[in-house]
Amino acid sequence: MRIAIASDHAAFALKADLAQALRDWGHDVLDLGPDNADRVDYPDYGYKLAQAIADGSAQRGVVLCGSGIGISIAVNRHPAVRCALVNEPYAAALAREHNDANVIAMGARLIGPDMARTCLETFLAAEFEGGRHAGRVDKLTSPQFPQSQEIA
Ligand SMILES: O=C(CO)[C@H](O)[C@H](O)[C@H](O)COP(=O)(O)O
Repeated sequence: MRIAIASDHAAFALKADLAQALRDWGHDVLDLGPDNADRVDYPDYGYKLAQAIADGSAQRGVVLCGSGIGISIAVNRHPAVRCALVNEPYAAALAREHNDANVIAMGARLIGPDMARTCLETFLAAEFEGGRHAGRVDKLTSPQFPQSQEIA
């Protein structure tokens, strides 16, 4: 599976660690930056990752910032993205099983690299259960939610 990964400066080291873990697990990694730990703005990298999901360059995404909050908000503004911010593996599994999340967000200032690897591995292994969850996920892109280009 091709997996895109992006962060801000606060999670630059965790991004490198998780990108290597993904390669070790046999995935094709699309690293969307940044390339160093200089201060950057998470919406810029969130946007790049959302675009990669939307255009099919990657089937899953990993976004990281200090708390995971800012970059998860950023990617979830794109209608092609369902991103879950998780800090432990049960939530990582539920994000796939119930929400069909295609992007996982984590906070490098909140969890360590071992927990982040465990969450990511769990997220990638879990499958969407469909059934009662399918209609709910469909409603996320229904007209009751304005799409981002419609928001002034
Ligand atoms: O967006 C965030 C908070 O929700 C992220 O944690 C950022 O990484 C953080 O705000 C960056 O903070 P810094 O003081 O500029 O390093």
